[in-house]
Amino acid sequence: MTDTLTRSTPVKDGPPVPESALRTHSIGPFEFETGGRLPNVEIAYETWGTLNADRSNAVLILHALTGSTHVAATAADPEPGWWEGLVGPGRPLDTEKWFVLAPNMLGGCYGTTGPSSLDPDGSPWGSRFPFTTIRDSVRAEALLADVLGIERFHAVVGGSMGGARALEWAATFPDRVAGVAVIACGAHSTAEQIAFAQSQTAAIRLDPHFAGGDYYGGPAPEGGLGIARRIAHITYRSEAELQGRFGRSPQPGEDPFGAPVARGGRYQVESYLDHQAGKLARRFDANSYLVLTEALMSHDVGRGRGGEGAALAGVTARAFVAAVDSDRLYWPEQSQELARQLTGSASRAEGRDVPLHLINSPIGHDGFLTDLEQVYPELVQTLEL
Ligand SMILES: CC(=O)SCCNC(=O)CCNC(=O)[C@H](O)C(C)(C)COP(=O)(O)OP(=O)(O)OC[C@H]1O[C@@H](n2cnc3c(N)ncnc32)[C@H](O)[C@@H]1OP(=O)(O)O
Ligand SMILES: N[C@@H](CCO)C(=O)O
Repeated sequence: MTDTLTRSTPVKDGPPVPESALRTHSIGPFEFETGGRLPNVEIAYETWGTLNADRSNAVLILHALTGSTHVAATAADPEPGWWEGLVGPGRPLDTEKWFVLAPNMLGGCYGTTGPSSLDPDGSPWGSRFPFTTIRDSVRAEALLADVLGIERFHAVVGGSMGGARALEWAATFPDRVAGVAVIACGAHSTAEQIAFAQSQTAAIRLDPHFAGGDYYGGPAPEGGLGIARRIAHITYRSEAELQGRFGRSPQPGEDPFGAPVARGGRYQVESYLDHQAGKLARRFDANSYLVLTEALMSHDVGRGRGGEGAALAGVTARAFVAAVDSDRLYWPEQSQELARQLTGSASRAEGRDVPLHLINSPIGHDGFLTDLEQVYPELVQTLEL
C-alpha cells in the first residue's frame, strides 16, 4: 500500500509520549454491535503534547473517511497533517497546554485492526471482518482511552465521519466529554448520503479483483476503489469549483476533439478525477473503504435512543457545530438542525446556545479540511481551549 502506511513503523504499547510516532495499543477482544467478534483489536494513534498528572488536558481528534492519525507534523513524522494548522505550539490546540490524541478508526488501514490485518493464524481477515458501526468505533476509542488512563476528554473534535464519531462520543459518554466539535456532519446519514455511499461500495464489490473481499495475495480491486473515489470526490467539491477550475478545458495535449490525441483525450476534470482515484488506490485498502463507508451509513445518533431529540437531550458537553457553506454532501441545513437540537439539550440548561458556524469556502465539503482556520476563534472560545 502506501508511503503513508509504511512511513511510520508502529511502536507497540508503552506510555504515551510527547509528539509520538505511530503507536499501537491492544484493547483486547472486541464484540461488535451487530454481532461478530475479533479476538484482539489494536488501535493505532499519534499524540502531541504531554498528558498532565491528573490527566485532565486530553483532547481527542477524529479523522474523516480516508484520514489517518496524522493530524499534524511530529518530530517522528515531519510530513504536514490534514489539520496541520490546528495542532501545535501556539496553535489553537496549543500543545504546550493540551495533550492531543488521534486514533485510526476501527476497520481502517492506518495501523488499527482492519480487514487487511491478520487473524491469529496469519491470514488477513478480509471478508470475515465484522460489520462495523460508528458506535463500535467510539466504543473502541473509549477502550483506548481507558488503556491510556484518560477518564474524560476536555474536547472531542471531528470533521465529516470524525464529526459523526465526535457526536456519538458526546451522546454515548456524556460524563467523559466536556466539549464536542461536530464539523461538516449532521445527526444522521441522510438518504442521499447513503445513496452516494452505496454507489461507491457497489463499484468496489463489482471489481473483478474483489474476490468477495478476499483479494489479499492477488491483485487489489483498485479499479473499483478508484471509481468509488471519483464518485466521492465529486461530492466533496462544489459544482462552482469544478466549473471555475476546469470548465470544459481539455487536459493539455489531450484534446478529446483534436490532435494530437484524436480519441481518448480527456477533459481536465477527467484527468483530475483520474489523479484523485489513483492517489487513493495507492494509499488505501478497498475493504477498509467498504467497512468505513458502511459505518458512516450507520450514523444515526437517535437510533435505539428514542430519536434524535432524546439522544441529544442527554449531551452535556459544550457544543461547537460548523458547516461549509458550499457543502453539497453534508448540507449546512443539516448542521443547522443539529445545532438547534443541541441548543435544546443539556448544554442549554447551562445557558449555552449552540449557533451554527459557517466556513465560507467555494470548494464544498473538503472546505472542512482546507479552510477550518476561519472558525478557529469560535472553536477555541466554545471549547475553552
Ligand atoms: C493520509 C492522508 O493524507 S489522509 C488525510 C487527509 N486527506 C484527506 O482527508 C483526503 C484527501 N485529500 C483531499 O481530499 C484534498 O487533497 C485536500 C482536501 C486535503 C486538499 O485539497 P486541494 O488542496 O484543493 O487539492 P486538490 O484536491 O484539488 O488536489 C490537488 C491535486 O490534484 C492534481 N491535479 C490538479 N489538476 C489536475 C489535472 N488537470 N490533472 C491531473 N491532476 C490534477 C494536483 O497536481 C494535485 O496533485 P497532488 O495532490 O498529487 O499534489
Ligand atoms: N476528503 C475527505 C472527505 C471525507 O469527508 C476524505 O477523504 O476523508
